Amino acid sequence: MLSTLHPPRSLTLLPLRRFHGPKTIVSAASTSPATTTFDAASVSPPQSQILNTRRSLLSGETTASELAKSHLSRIRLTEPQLKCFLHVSENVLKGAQEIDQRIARGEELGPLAGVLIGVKDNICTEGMPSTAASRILEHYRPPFDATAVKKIKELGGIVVGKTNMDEFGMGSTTEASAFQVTANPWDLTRVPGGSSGGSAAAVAARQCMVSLGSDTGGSVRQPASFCGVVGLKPTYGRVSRFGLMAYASSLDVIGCFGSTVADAGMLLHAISGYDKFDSTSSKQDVPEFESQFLSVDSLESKPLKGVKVGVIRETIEEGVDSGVRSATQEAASHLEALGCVVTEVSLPSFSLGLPAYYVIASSESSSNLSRYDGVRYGNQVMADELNKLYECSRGEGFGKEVKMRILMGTYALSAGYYDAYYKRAQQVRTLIRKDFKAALDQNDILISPAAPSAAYKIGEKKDDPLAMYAGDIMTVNVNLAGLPAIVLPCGLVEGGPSGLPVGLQMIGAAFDEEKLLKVGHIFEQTLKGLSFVPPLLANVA
Ligand SMILES: NC(=O)C[C@H](N)C(=O)O
Repeated sequence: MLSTLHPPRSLTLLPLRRFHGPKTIVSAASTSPATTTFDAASVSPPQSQILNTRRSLLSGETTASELAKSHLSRIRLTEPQLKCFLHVSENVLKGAQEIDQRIARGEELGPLAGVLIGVKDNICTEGMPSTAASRILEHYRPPFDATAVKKIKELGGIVVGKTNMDEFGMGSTTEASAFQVTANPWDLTRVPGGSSGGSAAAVAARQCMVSLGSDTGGSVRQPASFCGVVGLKPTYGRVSRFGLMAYASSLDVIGCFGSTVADAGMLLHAISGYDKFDSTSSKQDVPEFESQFLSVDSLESKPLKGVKVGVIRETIEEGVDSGVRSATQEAASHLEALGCVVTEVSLPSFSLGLPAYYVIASSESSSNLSRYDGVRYGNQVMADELNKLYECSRGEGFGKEVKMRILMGTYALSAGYYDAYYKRAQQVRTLIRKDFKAALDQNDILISPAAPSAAYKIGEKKDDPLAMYAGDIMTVNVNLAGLPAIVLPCGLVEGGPSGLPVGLQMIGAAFDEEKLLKVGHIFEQTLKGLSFVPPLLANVA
């Protein structure tokens, strides 16, 4: 019965790197996670799904309709366990048929023609539910597309559906969704990370080729790390926020997920650029990233010769799981083998970033979320008096975590406490910016783990918000400084049926995504012997 739903074997979406299971355990200390290595010969470098789609559509090897059908089949097969999507579009096949008709007529194709894209549910999609995983927006269907979505559609991309998330982006596990809990494709008992957990898990499970997420304090990078995919957070201002539901406007950015660096980079290229509807979007040129994604032959040619890499000392000290630390150190050695000059750098204000982030993000959210009052936006709960109407609409519409952040933010902004909390946090933000500037004046890129641990169990930190917030330590500073960063899988630690992925974070100077993509691509293509296809797919494909 199930076999009738299998995607046809000839299609390019089949996992390009098959999981062969651990071959040797390098260090199997009883309590700490062990780094797992694989037989280098058995795994070839990952291939870009966007480039493969383009190639196979143009050569006639497959059609957009076939690709769409096989992805929809995979969604049908894996969704009951994973729950990545809050809504799957009814128009996927129609969109694919239109691409096929264009091909038949010999028309030119956009660079994303036939590419199947998941969109986080806090990004507006015309006529399609866009709830930010909140009850208060349960019935909202925006009358417009976010600029990023509009651009994707103009270039031929097909929106597969809306992905699950922590309500309004507030959380690190996707458990704070008002509707469902998404599972990690590497181990169904674990969280996929958050807040863009649905977008990351959907790419990891190959339910879609690439996806959009949003990153306020790590919401693209940490789930990318937990799910073993690539997550790219652009420079603040690189991508228009028009149509992204605001959480903390000075930190929010739309980011990209892919199973390769090339896919994340090409999706970023598609959505970048100035937009008159977002006055904070930048007029900086968007370089042509695609030329960075050539095939890389060998380590011997030292393709990254002379690139200066700073390992952020504070991110590999105590408090970081030993398996994560050793994966990061091994990644640094790999960069060295590629020709990079690797040294340690210190960001003295690093540890102040986490409290500053939570003060600033909560403060901005308390203001941004005031629009959901049941009158201007959001489900209305009728009452005989206006204040009661606000109270009931917000009281019933928002979940616990959102209410907590609004309370914290309102408190930090209130007259008697503003100087002690909000102003202080902004001063810390300046220190963090200065630290990064000094470190990036000396280095081309900085590296750190993407998170202090691999994916943890569903429910493990749900009732301990401080423990959950602490997990954002590696990512929040980058948002406070507005810098670009990419996370890509660099190793596996023990856990789950076949190991759990660990992500490496690379941070660059403002608007220098190009360098991150170049280094990231070469790193990924030469990281021999590791497969980042989750075991779940072995039963599906
Ligand atoms: N939105 C984010 O980037 C996630 C972060 N953990 C937060 O809750 O704020």
